[in-house]
Amino acid sequence: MTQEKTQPTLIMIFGATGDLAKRKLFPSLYQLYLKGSLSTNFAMLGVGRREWSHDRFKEHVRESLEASSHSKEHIETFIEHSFYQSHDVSDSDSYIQLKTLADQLDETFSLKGNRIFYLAMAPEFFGTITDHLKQDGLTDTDGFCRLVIEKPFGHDLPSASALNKQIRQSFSEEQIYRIDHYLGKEMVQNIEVIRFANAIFEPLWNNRFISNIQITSSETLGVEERGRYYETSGALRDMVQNHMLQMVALLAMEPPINLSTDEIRSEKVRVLRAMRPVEGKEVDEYFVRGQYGSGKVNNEPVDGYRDGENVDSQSNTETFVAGKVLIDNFRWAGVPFFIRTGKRMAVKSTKIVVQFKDIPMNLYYNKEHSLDPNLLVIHIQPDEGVTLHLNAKKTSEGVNTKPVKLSYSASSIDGINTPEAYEKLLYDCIVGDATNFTHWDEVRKSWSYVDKISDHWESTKEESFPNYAPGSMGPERSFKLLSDDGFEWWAVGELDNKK
Ligand SMILES: NC(=O)C1=CN([C@@H]2O[C@H](COP(=O)(O)OP(=O)(O)OC[C@H]3O[C@@H](n4cnc5c(N)ncnc54)[C@H](OP(=O)(O)O)[C@@H]3O)[C@@H](O)[C@H]2O)C=CC1
Ligand SMILES: O=C1O[C@H](COP(=O)(O)O)[C@@H](O)[C@H](O)[C@H]1O
Repeated sequence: MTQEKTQPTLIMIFGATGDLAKRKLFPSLYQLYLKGSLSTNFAMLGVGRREWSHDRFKEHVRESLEASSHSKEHIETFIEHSFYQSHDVSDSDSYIQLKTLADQLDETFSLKGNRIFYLAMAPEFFGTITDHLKQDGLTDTDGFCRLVIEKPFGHDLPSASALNKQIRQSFSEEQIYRIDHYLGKEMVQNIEVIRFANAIFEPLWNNRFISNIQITSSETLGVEERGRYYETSGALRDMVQNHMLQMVALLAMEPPINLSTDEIRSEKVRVLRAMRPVEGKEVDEYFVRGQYGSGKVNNEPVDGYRDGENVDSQSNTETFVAGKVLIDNFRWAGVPFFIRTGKRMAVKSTKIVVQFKDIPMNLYYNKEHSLDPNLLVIHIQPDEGVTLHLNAKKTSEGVNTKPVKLSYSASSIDGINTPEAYEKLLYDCIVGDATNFTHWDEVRKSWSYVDKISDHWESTKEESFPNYAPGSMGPERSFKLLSDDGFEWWAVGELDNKK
């Protein structure tokens, strides 16, 4: 990442005693500090309900950094910039104290009134917090004020619209940074570069040469202790509405006229607008839902989703989604974008496979071997890189062909560990670059697409649940979704063939 020195900033984290702050936010800020990308004039002010002192909070940050960082040398100096306020966000009076502390830190560290408010809390608090930040004068400074909002941004279109309306009373759209951490991933950011910086791909990037595109984001873990949240969300809201559709938009958008935030966003919105809505009974044709049962993974017994804490024993919530997304525009008419995501699957992997159409006449065809299609695979995680699958002549065997792969692995070639998504996104927010955050128009369009699917699913109980085994690649029907169109899922990991 090209780092430039950032402006003095106060980073106020609501939910600073929570899991996200400890696992992602403190380590990311510390990395920025180590790289010199955080101005030495910075302060981090944590807010949580627990009645902790500054020292107790510093201890908490120390634990997080010691567990996550290789370089421990500068932890103590970083911690000197960390402070805490115990504060119930629904208690109006405590915002006055918060303002006093923020103003003091501003003066002590010469922060020039620049503030980032990071809401790492449950969404029901977002509106209350932003109302108070404005009403109680915390946003009334001479510097910039930015608001970072964690997912989920609403539960459906009406709730997201209401939330957006409330937040917009205190912050303008330009000040709002809605996090989608997939947009901070190195290889997701690379999609645009692969497409728009390579003469060999851009002319082929359309329905004349591409037969289908597959996006898989599979996880091996189950829902763990997040049952309460997940019961109201499911994989559709948790992964498809945001991460999966963002990847579709990046893959399908037209080349922007330049790389400015507004131009890129407007091209992404056009894709989301062009997605063919799927509703009512049609949903069963285009989308497949799954829920994992109990079973064995690596010979260890694992519980089914319905056995989890805070999960209804008859739950209708999906832990897996596969779908066929169609984009009705000139470039993509007729090309299915297949997406799938789920918990407790065979591998932890996020990959995009672009499958090119077969060549018009196969000179090398013989009855035993048909030619493999050309594939462009973008490896997003855990490995990061690109593989191009081609056909080449089999050495010393006349005209027989064999598949070959041209591979680029980001870590082995660039020789650096790519920064955590949160590190990149925090940096972008500090420098005021909102490109890799989602604009309200994108959120609105993706909810309106997803709501039609969830409406149908919520009105029809899926009698086959649980319908996939832990450690598999999802329910049988998700394979049929592709085979009905003459395609199949390409492997995303060694274990992918296991159904
Ligand atoms: N954890 C993760 O990996 C991810 C989380 N997110 C999102 O980030 C947000 C936070 O998640 P996570 O950290 O896991 O949640 P946690 O439950 O671990 O933490 C919640 C935080 O909110 C604070 N809090 C709760 N109620 C109040 C209140 N009334 N006043 C002040 N503080 C309060 C808690 O303080 P205290 O404990 O002191 O009461 C705690 O700091 C959620 O929106 C989640 O969806 C998104 C992606 C990944
Ligand atoms: O946003 C979320 O993402 C994670 C998966 O993120 P990844 O970076 O590990 O692929 C998912 O586990 C979680 O349920 C969801 O809320």
